[in-house]
This record gives sequence, C-alpha cells and structure tokens, in this order.
Amino acid sequence: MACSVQCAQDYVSDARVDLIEQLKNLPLIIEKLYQKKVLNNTEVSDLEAIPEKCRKARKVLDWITNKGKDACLEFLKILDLERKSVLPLKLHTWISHFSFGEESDDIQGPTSCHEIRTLLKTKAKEILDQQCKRSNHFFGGNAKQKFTYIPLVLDRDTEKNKPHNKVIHKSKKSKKPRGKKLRSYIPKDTCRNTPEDLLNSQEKSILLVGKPGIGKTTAVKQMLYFWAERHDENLDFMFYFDKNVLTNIATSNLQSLLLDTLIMSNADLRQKAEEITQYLEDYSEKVTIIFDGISGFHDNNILLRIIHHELLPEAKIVVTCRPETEDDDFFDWPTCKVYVQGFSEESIYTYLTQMPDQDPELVNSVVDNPALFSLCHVPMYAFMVAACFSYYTSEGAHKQCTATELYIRIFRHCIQRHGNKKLRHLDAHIKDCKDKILLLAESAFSATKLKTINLEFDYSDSCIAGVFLRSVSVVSPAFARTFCSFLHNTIQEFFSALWLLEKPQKLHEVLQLCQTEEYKHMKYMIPFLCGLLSETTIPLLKCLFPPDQPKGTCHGFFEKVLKTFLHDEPDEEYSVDAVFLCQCLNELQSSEACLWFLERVDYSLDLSEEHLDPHQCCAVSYVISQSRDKPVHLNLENSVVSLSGLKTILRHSQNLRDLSMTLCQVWTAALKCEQQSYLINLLLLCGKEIYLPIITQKALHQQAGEIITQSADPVILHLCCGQNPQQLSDAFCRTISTWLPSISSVHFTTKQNQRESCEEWEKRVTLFKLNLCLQAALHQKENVQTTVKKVTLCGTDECNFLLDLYSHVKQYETETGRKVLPALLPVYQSTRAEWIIDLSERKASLLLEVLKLQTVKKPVELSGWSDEESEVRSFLQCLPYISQLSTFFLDTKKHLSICSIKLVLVQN
Ligand SMILES: Nc1ncnc2c1ncn2[C@@H]1O[C@H](COP(=O)(O)OP(=O)(O)OP(=O)(O)O)[C@@H](O)[C@H]1O
Repeated sequence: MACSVQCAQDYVSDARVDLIEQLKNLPLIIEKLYQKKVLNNTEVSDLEAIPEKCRKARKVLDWITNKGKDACLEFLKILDLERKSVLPLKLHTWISHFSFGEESDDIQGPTSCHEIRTLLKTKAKEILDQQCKRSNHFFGGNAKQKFTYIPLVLDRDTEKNKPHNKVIHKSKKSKKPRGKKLRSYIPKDTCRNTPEDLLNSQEKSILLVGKPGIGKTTAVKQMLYFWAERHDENLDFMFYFDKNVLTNIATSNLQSLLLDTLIMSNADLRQKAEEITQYLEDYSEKVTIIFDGISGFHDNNILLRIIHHELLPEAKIVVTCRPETEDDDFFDWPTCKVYVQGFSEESIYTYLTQMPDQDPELVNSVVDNPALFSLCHVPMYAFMVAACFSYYTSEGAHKQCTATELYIRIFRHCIQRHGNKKLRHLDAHIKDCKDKILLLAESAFSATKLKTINLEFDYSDSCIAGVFLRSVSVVSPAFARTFCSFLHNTIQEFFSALWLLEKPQKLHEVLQLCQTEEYKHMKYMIPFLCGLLSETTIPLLKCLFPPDQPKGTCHGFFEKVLKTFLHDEPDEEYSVDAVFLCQCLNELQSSEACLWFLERVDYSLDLSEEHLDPHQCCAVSYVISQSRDKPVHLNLENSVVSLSGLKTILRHSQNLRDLSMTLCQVWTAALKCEQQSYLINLLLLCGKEIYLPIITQKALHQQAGEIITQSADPVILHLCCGQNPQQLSDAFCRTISTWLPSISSVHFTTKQNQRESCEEWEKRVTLFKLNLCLQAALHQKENVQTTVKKVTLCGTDECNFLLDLYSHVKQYETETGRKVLPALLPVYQSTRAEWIIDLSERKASLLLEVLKLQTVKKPVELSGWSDEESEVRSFLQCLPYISQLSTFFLDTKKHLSICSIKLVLVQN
C-alpha cells in the first residue's frame, strides 16, 4: 500500500544501495529515461559505454539525483510501471510504498480496479455494520451504532507464547527452560501494538492466535475498518473471509474466490474479471487478504496456495485461529505471530464505561469484583457483563460470577426480551419454548462436533432461535446456500453443553473425543457443562431441566472429567492440564470436587510454564481456597502471571504451602524479563518483601539489586534455596552485602522436602551469615553493627552467633593476616543485656575472649557445664568479667531442674 510522503529524491537516495545492487534491465530504464527527457543523447551514450552493471546503475542514480526531484519522480514512475522487468520481487513492495500523489493517474491501474476497491470498501462497511447490529441485538437496541475497537493486548513475543492449555498432557521431561524474553502476560499493554501497526508493517504473513472470544475477529475487523475508512488515492484492496465463507469454499480458482460474489450482479465488471485479476496478480503487494477463523485447511488447495504465497506472492495474508490450530496447521509457517491476549485492565475499564445503560456505580462494582473483573479480560465476557448491566443490580455485580452464569443470564435476558415477558413469567415462558431451545442445542452440538459454525437449522427471525442466530448466505455464481450461525462461537459451545445436559449418556463419548486430535476442540464445552451442573446455576435453569436431572448427571461427572484430563502413568511423572481443570472446577463451584482434585494431585498444583491470565488465576485461587486442612503447593516455575492475577491467588496464601518458594519462582521470572514498574508493583504486592533464589546469576542479581537499592523503604530479603546446596557462594555473599544498607532483614528458606538435612542447612546458613558480617566488617565498617542486627533478626540465636562470629573472624585473621576484629568491637561493646552460653557446645575459652572485648561486666546465663579441667580453668578466668551468673542444673534423672540457682558474685 502506498503510504510514503517522502520526496522522490530522498526516496531514491534511501534505497540507493539496494538499487545499485538489484536494478535489472538497465538498458530499458535508460531508454525510458531518455523518452521522458530526463537523460539526453550524450548521457545515454556515456552510460552505454560503461560495461559493468553496478557502475552503470551508480551513474544513472548519480545523474537523476543531481537533476532534482522531478527527475527522480520520473525515475520512480518508470520503476513502478516496469516493475516486473526492472525490479526484483523484493523491491516491489518498496516501490508500491511510494506515494505518487495526483500525478500518478497513469499508474493507478484500470478503472475496473477502482470500482472493485469501491465495492470492497462498501462490503467492508456492511460487514462492520452487521457486527454492530449483532451487538445491538443483545443490548436491546441501545448499543453504539459504530464499530468500536477498544485496544487489545497484541503480543508479538512468540517465545513466551508457546501454545499451552493442551488437553493432551504435556511431558514434564520435555520442558525446556523458557527463553530470556519471558515477559509479563496481560493485562499490561506494554508493547501497544495495534491492528493498524500490523497492517502497515512490512510483514507479509500475520497469524493472530488466541482463545475463544479473546478478540481475534475484532482485531482483524479493526484492520478492515481502518482500511475502509481511509481516504487516499492509493489503489489497494482488502479481502475479508470469515469462518462461514472459509468453511464453504468450493472453488480452486483465485479469480472466483476473490471476485465472484463481488461482481456477481455487475455485468460490466464480470466482463473485466480477468483484467482485474491480472492487475491483482501483477500488483499483489497492494492486496491484503484476511482469513478470519481458519481451522484445518490442508485439503483446501486455494487457501494453501494463498497462505504460502504461491498465488499473489507479495500480498499481505492475515489469518486468525484458535491455539489448537496454531499447533497443527501453522507450526512451520514463516510468519509474524501475534498472540491476542484480550483486554488490559485499562481497556476493561474503558469498555465498561462506554457501554450503553452503564451506571458508574455498577461499573465500579464490577471493577471491584475480582471474579467478574478478571472474566472481563476476555472481551466476549466483558461484552456479556455489559449486556447484563441493563438488569444487573450493583448487589448482583458484587456477587461471585462464573462464565457459565453470565451466559445463562444473557440467555434468559434475551428470551425475556424476545417474549416481552415480565421477570416473574419468564420461567414459564422458557418452559413453553423448551422444545425449540433443545432443538437448537442439539443442532449446536452437532455443528460443534463437526467443527463448523454453520448450522442447518430452520428458523424464522421471529421465533426463539432467531434471538441467538443470524443467517449467513454463502453465495457464489455456482451455488447459493443459506446457513445460520450463532452470534458467537462461544454461544454455540454454551448451547452444545446444554444439549449434553439433556443427553448425559453422550458425556462419556464426548470426553473420549476430547482426547483425540480430530475432536479436541470439543473440550470447550466442558467448562460450560461444569457451570450448568453447578448448584448456583441449577435454579436458573430449572425451567428447562428439573433440578434432579443436572444433579443426577453431576453425580460422578467430575470424576470422569478428572479421569479424562488427569493422566497418571505409573512409570512416568504425570502431568496435568491443571489450569483447565481449575477452570472447570471454578465453573462447577463444588468444594467436594475441588478436594477430589487436590487429593488426586497430592495437593500440588503444577502450573509451571503456564501463562495465567487473570480469569485463570481466579479459577486457581478458587481451587486453593477450597483446600481445608492441607495446604496446597503451587509451582509457578517459569510461569507468567499478571499482578492482578497474583493478587487474587495470594488472597488465599494461608492455604499455600512453601509460599516463599512459589514467590521465589514468581520473582525469578519477573526479574528475568519484567520492566521496572512491574517489579516495583510486585514488591508492593509482596509487602516490601523480595524473594530470591540462592543461585549465581549475575543478571538476575543485578536487576534485584536495582530494585532493592532504589526502594524508598527498606526491603525484607528472603533467600530461597533450590535443589543445589552448593550455591551459597562467596560471590553471592559479596553481592548481598552491598545491598544490606537497603535491607531491613534477611531470611532463609528451604523447601520442606529438601533432601539436605536440616542440620546441614542450618550450618550453611550460619556460615553464610557469618560471611555477610565479615564482608561488612571488611568493606562497610560504619554499617557493621546494623548488619549484624539484620542478619540475626530472624530466629538466630544472637549469643551463639556472636561467639561464632568471633571465632570465624579470628580464623580469617589467621589465614589472611588482615586485622578485622577492631571493626567488630562496637558489636561486642554494645549494650548486650546478658550472655547465654551452653558450654557443651561452645568453649569457655571463646566466651573468655569475647568477654574481654567488653568495657563493662555483663550477666551470664550458663548451661551445659563441662568437667574438663581446661574448660573449668577458662571459665574461672571469665568470672572477673561477669556481673551476675545464672545456671541451670540437670537433676539426677537428667531433667532440667525447675529451680535455678543464682550466684551473685561479690564485686571487688
Ligand atoms: N477490541 C475490542 N473492542 C470491543 N469489543 C471487543 C473487542 N474485542 C472483542 N470484543 C467483543 O468480544 C466479542 C468476541 O470477540 P471476537 O469475536 O473478536 O473473538 P474471537 O477471538 O474471534 O473468538 P472465536 O475464537 O470464538 O472466534 C466481540 O463480538 C465483541 O463484542
């Protein structure tokens, strides 16, 4: 698409290097320049005398640039007109990006192409209008009339968006460590990619991937809108094919695919179809084709050839699909992948506030309700929430709400509006329509099974099915068929689940099918089915199903789901699609089922390598909240969790075991790739506590250091030990000692089931702490006292630590010949109330050394007396430094005597 406003002279100069190397057919260019009077006879002769191609090209470029912008413009026009013979394919896009303005009439293609573009723009506007009308339908006619796009998070980082949420379990053994690029998942729009950016980019193949209802279609429709509304002179074309058309393509001919329906009723254009197709082929860089909602196209030759750029080689191809199709069909398509992540928090707010019938108080209630708010990150759910506004009360908006409940509410709302019924008559009305509704549900189920959204269902706009369906015509000169489809895929899946509730005997078959490659898309029914079986939704559907019916189905249902999606193989470590199951459980809202699940996974949720959006976090948080006596371990290694999602999970932190380890995983991932603002907010969320792994990773420590040292308030540092016990290294110790001024206390954590014995771990930690103090004594003398305080704050026996520190430093002095002890004097001379020593563990001689450092006598509490003569002697030498001595005796049965003897030493 032509977009450059650069002057011709600059445009040529900027591409000089490429042109010198790649210009073809120079004699033709020279001849054309001569015809246009840009070059004269002598110049042409001079050029002809140059044998070497590059030199000749250089000379041409020198002359035309020296001659000024008119010469350059003529030159560019020649390149554009003769592109096939003078430019390699690579430079076709370059030349088409030059804006020739009004002078370019002669190169803007035949009028038939202009007419086609006008038709395409009209069609695009119709498509967008239809979308508005459909939304309007839900809002009872109050919705905005114009197509509206609220910014979506469009993430181009393929590394961190590896497909997940697979039904087929993943093997832990094959997990690879995530790349450095790991960054936060939504709801943060840091990249601010827009559909317009994608459209204007140089990318020729763009794949938008995302889960149901996340906004893929809307994103590509924004491209369509952008193009349709743009007023410029450029002759460019955008073809949009939605799911309906894609599933009904009956041609293998490019012309027929692109033009048949457009020119069907225009005899004049029909005659020029070949001319138009030829132009589109010759100027394929002016063509954009959108295939929205593609799935399984391997047997469709024409799609294959377009997608692989065999036809229209320079066209921009934009495809949208759900994650499972990305896995299967686009695995090796060299493309720019864009992961549609839904709404950011900011966008949710914008979306809700600009909806019709919104009441600011109601909006705030939704924003304050984590379950509802997190649902809204999926635009389809935001849409549902907004559509429900009209009959929500703010009390209702405060309530916990599952996705299924939202769909049921909208289902009831639409039927109520359609029948023009009062709420109290609604149930009876739904009951009257039961047969029609179930017929529709059956049809939805069959279509879902067949992986299509086209239903062959007889209905009229006035009947109840008309509330949920729209008709779709697939017209071509060869055939014309009318189908109908649901207003959205997810509504079809909801209806499919309704049918399963009616026919529970099919459940087993469906669960089996979900595990097959061909039918894995059927898993999307399962969370809805769980929701329909929930105690909270049963009353809303009692008009369709007598309450006993769902209850009967529910019995043993979740066990079957668990069996399907939870694989445990005796030989291998089993892996679970835990997020999916948590979503099902959240829909089911059953404490009992949560406990089964937790039992089955041994109260350990492996969410490693997952991307958890806020809605999924809510589901995980719900499951955690249901664990009663036994805390849950949450593995978030290499996972990406949004801050709001983490906040939701941490609401139930009392139910989490090894929380420090989990937070350490969160911090590790965040430090590797998050921006500073995220880290600062994470620090706030963790209550000014930072959790770091005890591993030597320079970049990680550098980033952590920045956060710690820049924090306005002192930070509590937790050091967490992973699997390798060797890594409490000196280098790490030195790094931490530099942060100590910004740290209020240091804590050490190890996994509960750490193989290393508790005693060994304690020893290593003590040694590490001693080294920290030694570092302070060596390099930060002024801070030595506070350093000792900080490292001994958390459950360290201060007396023993100070005694050990003395011997540690002494040893260091002996080994290095350096004097360190003087720096530590303030520590020993500070106002310690008393010394407590167990002489069976520490030597009396050591106590003597320490007591000697003091300037005043101190009380001593003694235990573990030793009869060894040297010890006794040493201890007696201590007496002059002791103001008061307390001791405990073991009685004859070796029990600690309850009475203690206090010796008051005579002061001399
Ligand atoms: N950016 C947006 N701005 C406003 N509304 C949006 C936006 N994205 C999605 N929506 C709303 O959410 C609905 C569902 O979005 P959309 O159809 O784009 O999802 P999808 O990812 O294509 O789903 P599926 O995979 O099921 O086809 C839209 O009909 C629209 O009402």
